[in-house]
Amino acid sequence: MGDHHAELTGLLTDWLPRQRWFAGKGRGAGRIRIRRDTTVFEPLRLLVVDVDYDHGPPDHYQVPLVVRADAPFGHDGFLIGECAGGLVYDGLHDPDGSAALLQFLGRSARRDDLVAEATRTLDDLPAHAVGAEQSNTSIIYGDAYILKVFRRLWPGLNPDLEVTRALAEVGSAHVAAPVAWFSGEVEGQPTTLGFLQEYLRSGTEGWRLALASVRDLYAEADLHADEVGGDFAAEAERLGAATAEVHADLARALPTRQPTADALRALVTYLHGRLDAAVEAVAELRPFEAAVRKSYDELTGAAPAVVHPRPFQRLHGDLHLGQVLRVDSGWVLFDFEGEPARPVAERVGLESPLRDVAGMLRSFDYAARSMLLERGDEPALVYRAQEWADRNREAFCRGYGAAAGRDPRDDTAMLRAFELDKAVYEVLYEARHRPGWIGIPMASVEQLTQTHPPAAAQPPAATQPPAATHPTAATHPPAATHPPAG
Ligand SMILES: Nc1ncnc2c1ncn2[C@@H]1O[C@H](COP(=O)(O)OP(=O)(O)O)[C@@H](O)[C@H]1O
Ligand SMILES: O=P(O)(O)O[C@H]1O[C@H](CO)[C@@H](O[C@H]2O[C@H](CO)[C@@H](O)[C@H](O)[C@H]2O)[C@H](O)[C@H]1O
Repeated sequence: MGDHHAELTGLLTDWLPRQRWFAGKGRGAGRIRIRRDTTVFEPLRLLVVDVDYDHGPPDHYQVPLVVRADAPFGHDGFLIGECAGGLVYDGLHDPDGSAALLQFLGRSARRDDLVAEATRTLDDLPAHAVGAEQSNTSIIYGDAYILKVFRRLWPGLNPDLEVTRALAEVGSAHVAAPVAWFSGEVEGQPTTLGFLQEYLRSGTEGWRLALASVRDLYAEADLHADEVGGDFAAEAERLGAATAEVHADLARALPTRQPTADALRALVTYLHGRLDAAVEAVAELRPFEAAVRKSYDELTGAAPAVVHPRPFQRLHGDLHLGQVLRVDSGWVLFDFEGEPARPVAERVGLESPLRDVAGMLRSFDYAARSMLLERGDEPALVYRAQEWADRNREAFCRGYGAAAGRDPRDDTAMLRAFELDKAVYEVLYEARHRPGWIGIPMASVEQLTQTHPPAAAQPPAATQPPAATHPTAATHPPAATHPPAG
């Protein structure tokens, strides 16, 4: 294997950093080491590759591959390179490789420390890849299953598998059924490598539906968000209710804890730490740094029962419109992995459910503003974007509040802090992955620090005040005071 691995290491040094799921952007050049190479099921080999950096711990990546003597027609897109043994392909996109993985799963097979577990018999079905590569690689078998193969590996049980299974066990209607999974040792710990779920063929991503709605509004220059055919508010409200139901089920299925003053102080320290890292990497954040920090510090001013009158619990962790599917029966949430860049030890901690709420509120803002990137930011369109975002943010909070018994907008200071934290995270994310989009979260950082100067936390409300008095979900004054230009 020595020469062969040396050659493969050379190929991967070039290929790995070009992958969408490579998380080392911003850490300087890494040195690649092949940690394991096991034939799972002929012809699929499963490699785990370490990337060492000058500073900090190494990252681990899963690289399934197939080496072929010849090149099947139309296969070039997934060629990693050529070595003495033959042509090296990304094994998840190789038809024989993906078929081998399904066989391994379906037989609940074992190969050394690699172990598969299936909850039912699996049909042999042809595979095709999900359109775009994201944080991981997903492949669809027939129209029946979707397999997510985790790329960056964190030792231990993956939170996506853990949380989805916990929700399915308590009968949640808002997750796709888990079907099979496989694991292997990384740093001496059994580590989730992949997760097969029921494929929801009738599902449409929330992000697509939201963009269609925004497009409708932009096309109708004379109408308001509540007057156009594609109004999304009823869906946003249902999505709010579904999110609250998922949180309630997670609180039943997994541990919860009432936040103490110490826990809130630790949270504030943590938020400041995330801001430190973002400000160091993205200079555009500096003018807003002091105002953001002031919002965070507000969280320690009052008793925990006032500033956060909900238990801390397990979460989705990276909730946005691209993580929800509208199926015939309602909304389904997926990808409970949390933010991919965050160490898994943090992602499995108990946190405020408002973190998820804030993620989705930010996403409404993203949907509206991303269309401005395409259409230009003339004032009338900017106004309409804001109107769309505000209307759907309000509706989401209303739906969440009705199902949870407490409206997120009643926890003003906490919600704003989490929105700021998410926007700061997004600035860093966009700087690394989509620099052309960085203006979207930057505009929100600016808005959240200007239009809402820090205010005293509100006491827990026994009854819900009417929507118009909720201060934080709309990012602008009500529509009636700003008629659209033109
Ligand atoms: N159960 C499912 N049924 C149908 N499509 C799904 C299902 N789960 C995920 N998807 C689709 O697969 C894509 C990738 O899934 P995701 O979990 O977000 O991967 P990643 O971790 O790479 O971001 C999503 O954009 C979604 O549209
Ligand atoms: O879906 P992932 O788990 O890979 O999440 C990461 O990528 C997301 C983008 O694909 C990113 O989400 C941001 O952009 C979305 C639109 O593309 C928007 O709906 C989200 O609100 C916004 O945060 C996510 O932050 C990142 O972790």
